[in-house]
Amino acid sequence: MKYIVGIGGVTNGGKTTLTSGLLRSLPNCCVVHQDDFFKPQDQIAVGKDGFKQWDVLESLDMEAMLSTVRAWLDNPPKFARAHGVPVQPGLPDTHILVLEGFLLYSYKPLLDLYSRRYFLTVPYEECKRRRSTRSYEVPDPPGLFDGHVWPMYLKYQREMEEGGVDVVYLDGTRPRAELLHQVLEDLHNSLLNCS
Ligand SMILES: Nc1ncnc2c1ncn2[C@@H]1O[C@H](COP(=O)(O)OP(=O)(O)O)[C@@H](O)[C@H]1O
Ligand SMILES: O=C(O)c1ccc[n+]([C@@H]2O[C@H](COP(=O)([O-])O)[C@@H](O)[C@H]2O)c1
Repeated sequence: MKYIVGIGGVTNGGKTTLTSGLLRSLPNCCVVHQDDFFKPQDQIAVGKDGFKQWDVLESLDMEAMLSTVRAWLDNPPKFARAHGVPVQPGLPDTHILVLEGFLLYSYKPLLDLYSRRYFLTVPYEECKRRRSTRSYEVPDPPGLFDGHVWPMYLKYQREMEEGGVDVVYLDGTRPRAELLHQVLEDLHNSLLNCS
């Protein structure tokens, strides 16, 4: 069986942290990070607000991300080996791909491929605090969080909800180990025991 699991949600919600735990815990588990598909800086539009528009779907090469997912779907063991993931002989028929990213559920061609979609949230103040300690390849200019990042997060989340996308919400302020336990338990109940 092949399962694609989405770890989506707000910037600094704990997606990467949770994904690392899942990779350590699940058999034959590969990952694709949406952040790896940002377009080059000179292709990022500048908005009327003066900010480079990083937090919109158009800033990501989603076709390339979809191709990567298709490569996994075509041959998960080959994909795993190519990415240094050992294929466990005891579980030859279970393969899991975790997609991790802040705009996972806004790209329609991927939407139906998920076996389970998780969505991490943290309140505005905590998100802003975490973001202020983070250094990205392109550093945030002053005012980006309030002027662009948070408004775009709210917009895409509203669209996701209005579109009826089925997600399991996770409280990103819970301790890391509890979140990992919650997701592993949910995956076992919803997918891994039911095949
Ligand atoms: N459950 C948690 N509780 C408190 N801090 C967390 C938690 N998960 C992650 N963090 C911290 O929040 C920041 C962002 O985490 P990260 O996993 O990189 O988020 P994302 O991938 O969603 O941007 C990091 O400093 C990380 O250590
Ligand atoms: O990774 C990069 O090259 C990069 C360049 C510019 C901006 N980002 C930020 O990366 C954020 C999404 O990643 P994350 O891990 O915080 O969910 C998003 O809010 C962007 O503003 C990321």
